[in-house]
Amino acid sequence: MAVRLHYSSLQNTLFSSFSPMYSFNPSKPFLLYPLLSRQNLISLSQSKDSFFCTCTNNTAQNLQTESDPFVFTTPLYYVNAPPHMGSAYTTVAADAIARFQRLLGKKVIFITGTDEHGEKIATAAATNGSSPRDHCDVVSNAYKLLWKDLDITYGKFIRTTDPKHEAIVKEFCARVLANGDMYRADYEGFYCVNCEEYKDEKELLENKLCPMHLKPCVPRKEDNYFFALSKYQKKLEETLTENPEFVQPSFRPNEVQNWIKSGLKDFSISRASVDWGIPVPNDKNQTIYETSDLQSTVSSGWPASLHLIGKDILRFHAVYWPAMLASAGLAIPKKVFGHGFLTKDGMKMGKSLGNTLEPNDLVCEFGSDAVRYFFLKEVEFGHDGDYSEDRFINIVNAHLANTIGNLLNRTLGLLRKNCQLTLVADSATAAEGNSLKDTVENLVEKARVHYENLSLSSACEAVIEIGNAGNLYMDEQAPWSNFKKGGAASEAAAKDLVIILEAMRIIAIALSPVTPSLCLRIYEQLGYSKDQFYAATWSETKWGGLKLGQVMAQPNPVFARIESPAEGEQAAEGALKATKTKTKTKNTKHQEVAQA
Ligand SMILES: Nc1ncnc2c1ncn2[C@@H]1O[C@H](COP(=O)(O)OP(=O)(O)OP(=O)(O)O)[C@@H](O)[C@H]1O
Repeated sequence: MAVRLHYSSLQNTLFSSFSPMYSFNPSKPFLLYPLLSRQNLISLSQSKDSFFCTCTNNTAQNLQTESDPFVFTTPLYYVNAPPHMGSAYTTVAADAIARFQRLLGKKVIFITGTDEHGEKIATAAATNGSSPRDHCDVVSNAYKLLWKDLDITYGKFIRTTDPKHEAIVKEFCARVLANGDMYRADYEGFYCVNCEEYKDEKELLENKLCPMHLKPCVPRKEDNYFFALSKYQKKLEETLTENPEFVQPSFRPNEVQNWIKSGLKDFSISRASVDWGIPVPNDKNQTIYETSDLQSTVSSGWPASLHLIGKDILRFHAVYWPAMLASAGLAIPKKVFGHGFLTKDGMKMGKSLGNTLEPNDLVCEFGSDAVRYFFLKEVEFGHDGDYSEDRFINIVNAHLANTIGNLLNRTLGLLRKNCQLTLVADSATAAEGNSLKDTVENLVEKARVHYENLSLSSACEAVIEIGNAGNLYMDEQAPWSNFKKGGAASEAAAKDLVIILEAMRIIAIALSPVTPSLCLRIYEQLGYSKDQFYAATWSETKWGGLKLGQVMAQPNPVFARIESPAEGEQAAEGALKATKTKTKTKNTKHQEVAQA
């Protein structure tokens, strides 16, 4: 007998655990709710510092310490449609965080992936005329390709159809079941296929529209499995009170407390009558067919340091998930950060609504650094943000092309002209008593604190301030004119170039979490190799890296200015005018010649 399972292998667990007690009708598939497939069960292990832990076999070596890896996850994105800029936004932010943690010398386990089961995915596959399996392969691959183009350095890419993932979910469920927190009952309510969720009628808009997707929710009655969330009401309240850092940014814990205080209801974790699922043979031996069980995945580290998600799934991650972890005897993650939405006309951009911004086009047109920088700098992390092409071009040109790229190019141009591209002093010596050094040191420390706090926009701002300070210094010192004076003035000018290039070196490390390719190019301009760039650590943002005699590369612009459509039109108009004028002149001359 094959039972169709839905959304990874929660179902697996239920089937193998429940089949002796319940008789399943294979013609009426019984599928589980996708909640767990949105998590990253791959990295679970037990930990003693759990608020909830009900296990008795925790050991001291399971305690997380500062030297533990930084384990963190993005959502597993639904493959109902290819990725859009919203999905890219979370992943780009996650990558910046991963890169920063690596700069600190941490081992990072960065987990992302795709959620491949569910009604909306089956429907999407049917609409495209593909089998669900083929559809999932194609869309999941589109995510991987986009992550490559966006310089995303994930460590694990989970597909919820992967048997390893299924095995872990299965074991997880067995624990929840053994703890008496799963039961079977009828459920009746309004269902949003796009959320894959039963909705509280109070949340719905007129005509029973889902407030997120603006699509009608349909009445459904099903025989489902439930998770006993209500049992965890008090513990969840306590956790949030005792652990104010758990939900972030700082204005979100209130939202979560309010959900909890309004009374937690048990929720259904299974679905009937969904065709796209995983067949599970009615064989208890299947429970041991994978080696990747919960205990053996300890090496990946648990609890996770961070779940980075959009605020749309905050309730799952900050309420449902911790309760289920508690039920399974596992520690809760250290932090859940629910960022805001990229919006279009005030509505969340989303696959279901179809109002998305195409990240592949943006990357093709402007490059990955520009895309990464704009969204991380311009959307304050945690808040919503709108996209406008004009703003995109203005910001990227002002910060990356002018403040950083132009300063580097001008400085290297002067160094080539006056010092054969060779540094005349150690940057530490050159900057003795110089206030720019103090400014840069203060700003880079600010950037570090902002990165630590996931204030990515402020981190970018602090680094750009270093560039602004460098530009100001260049303008005030005017080395081009001091070189002309010769003697001591010329020597001072040569030292000024060392000082500005040292500031550039620090920018190249400090902005590398956000714009890695650009920063590599800066590093190479400063005469370093690719390997040296990849080996750099945050400690090297300390002033004093550039040394006497170091030879810089031939100046080559590191970031090409983007021409705005308005500029393009103006330029085209200008060119047209010039042609007309020339033509006119020519014609006039012809006439003159003719008259002569
Ligand atoms: N507009 C958006 N702004 C920011 N993040 C987004 C946006 N849309 C999706 N995300 C990211 O993707 C996650 C949701 O993944 P999902 O696969 O459900 O994407 P979706 O486009 O919202 O799908 P759907 O429209 O079908 O609900 C969010 O939690 C968030 O991390």
